[in-house]
Amino acid sequence: MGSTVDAANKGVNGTASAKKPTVIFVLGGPGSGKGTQCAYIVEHFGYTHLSAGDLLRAEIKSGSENGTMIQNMIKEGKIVPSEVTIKLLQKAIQDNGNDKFLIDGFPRNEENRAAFEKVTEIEPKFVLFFDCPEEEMERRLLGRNQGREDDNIETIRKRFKVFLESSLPVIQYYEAKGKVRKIHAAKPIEDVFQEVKAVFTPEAEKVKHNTCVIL
Ligand SMILES: Nc1ncnc2c1ncn2[C@@H]1O[C@H](COP(=O)(O)OP(=O)(O)O)[C@@H](O)[C@H]1O
Ligand SMILES: Nc1ccn([C@@H]2O[C@H](COP(=O)(O)OP(=O)(O)O)[C@@H](O)[C@H]2O)c(=O)n1
Ligand SMILES: [Mg+2]
Repeated sequence: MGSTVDAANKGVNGTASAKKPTVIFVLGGPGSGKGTQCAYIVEHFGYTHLSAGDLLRAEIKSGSENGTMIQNMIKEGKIVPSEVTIKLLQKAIQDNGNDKFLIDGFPRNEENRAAFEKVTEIEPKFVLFFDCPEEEMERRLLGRNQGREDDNIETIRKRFKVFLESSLPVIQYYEAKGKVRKIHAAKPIEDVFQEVKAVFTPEAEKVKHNTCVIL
């Protein structure tokens, strides 16, 4: 008989014996640079990037029965029920051969967080939090130019409110567990990545590198 853990592993990985994947949650306000930095992390550290927002937008495009509901929620800056988002994340993890994932833009509220933990029994290794002032995030979103229906000032304001009211408490939850790695995100892309790189580089590597420089 399979244990709950086996069942959870089966749910995520497709086989009962497979090991749980390593997961890093990438959080921060809209426009804080999550997607941009994830692309660099993928290149340097071999993670697979899963953006919850991208998966939801792909679901709309695919003509799924949930498409209209998701589209309306995104336009209003609201958070889609976790049942929908977690299914998409689980499928993306299952379909991928990698064993380490950046989950970007999830969990965005307490419901997302608790449901993911319950369904997958996966605890994130740590939470990367991009801390950025609202004025800077607003400027970036208005200049993003990706044709997104939610990058207009009216929806942006709603998204900021949802971030403060629903997403920040999730970050505080992980902060209390000592899992948050805070990044100062209001700097040029390359400077932000320097800070990110330090989080991903093991201490031993840093020492080795410093030693080489001194020699
Ligand atoms: N450090 C930065 N400085 C200036 N612009 C940035 C920076 N990081 C990202 N951007 C730009 O800001 C916009 C939002 O970035 P993105 O990575 O999509 O953020 P998020 O996924 O957090 O919403 C994009 O147009 C991106 O090119
Ligand atoms: N966990 C999530 C992530 C995104 N979303 C929806 O998708 C929208 C866009 O998310 P995103 O992560 O692509 O946005 P950015 O923070 O990257 O600008 C959010 O405003 C929500 O409406 C969601 O409902 N649940
Ligand atoms: Mg994004």
